[in-house]
Amino acid sequence: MQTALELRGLTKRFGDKVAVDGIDLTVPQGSFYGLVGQNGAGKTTTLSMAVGLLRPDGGTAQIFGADVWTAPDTAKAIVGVLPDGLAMPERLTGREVLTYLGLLRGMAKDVVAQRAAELLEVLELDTAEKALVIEYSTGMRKKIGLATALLHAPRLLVLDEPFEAVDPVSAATIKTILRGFVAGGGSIVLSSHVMALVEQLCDHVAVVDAGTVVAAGPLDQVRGTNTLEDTFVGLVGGQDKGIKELSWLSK
Ligand SMILES: Nc1ncnc2c1ncn2[C@@H]1O[C@H](COP(=O)(O)OP(=O)(O)OP(=O)(O)O)[C@@H](O)[C@H]1O
Repeated sequence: MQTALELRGLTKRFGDKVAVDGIDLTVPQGSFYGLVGQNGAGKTTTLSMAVGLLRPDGGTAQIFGADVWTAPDTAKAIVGVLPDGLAMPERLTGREVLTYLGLLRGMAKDVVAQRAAELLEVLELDTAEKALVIEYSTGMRKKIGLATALLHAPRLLVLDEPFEAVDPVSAATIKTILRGFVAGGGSIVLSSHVMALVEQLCDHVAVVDAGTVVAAGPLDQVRGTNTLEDTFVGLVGGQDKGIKELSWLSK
């Protein structure tokens, strides 16, 4: 069994702030891996370094054995990425974005056209055919971002909060697509704050706290007999803070 994604000692500082503090993570091929953590825990920074969007201060990231910094062409050809706050060509329609990015990746024109049509239909973006990306809602932007990540049929998908702002019907569609991708041999790493979603979809989970991995492995092993939410709160703490600090709100 190959390793889809291997992070070793990944570190990132922003000024005095250590955002990611030597993260190690092994994502086995064929796994559906959830990355959970509080706001500011370091998930986005980790995933950005994992796919070559942000240069680490230390450590390595390998996708199927290809280092994202020393062999970027090999690594990036086999990964599909939905980054946080995706920057898109705003003045293109969804179909034009997919065509543009597909051709940039060196895909054949007819293959791009066929896959773009299918993705737009499945993700219910075909009705917005004439709309420019700048006119898209947040959820629609997430969906077109996901379509760009899937277009070249990658072996690994790295998705930062793929369900954020997505309506339940579209979420169900996306879940089906992602499950099908894993069933077909693909591997996925996604970040989420929604524990129920991670429990529903993922077979592996890593809990990130203050830039380090505090628990990782098969889902059942990490949560034991508890729910993932209880396990998570137990690991990262801070249960009653909000209630205590805002006591003036209650009558
Ligand atoms: N460009 C930046 N400049 C300065 N600090 C940053 C930058 N990007 C992230 N940070 C800091 O690094 C830490 C980790 O941020 P990151 O976005 O990785 O967390 P996250 O786990 O993805 O959070 P969230 O769940 O809120 O998206 C935070 O303290 C954040 O303020």
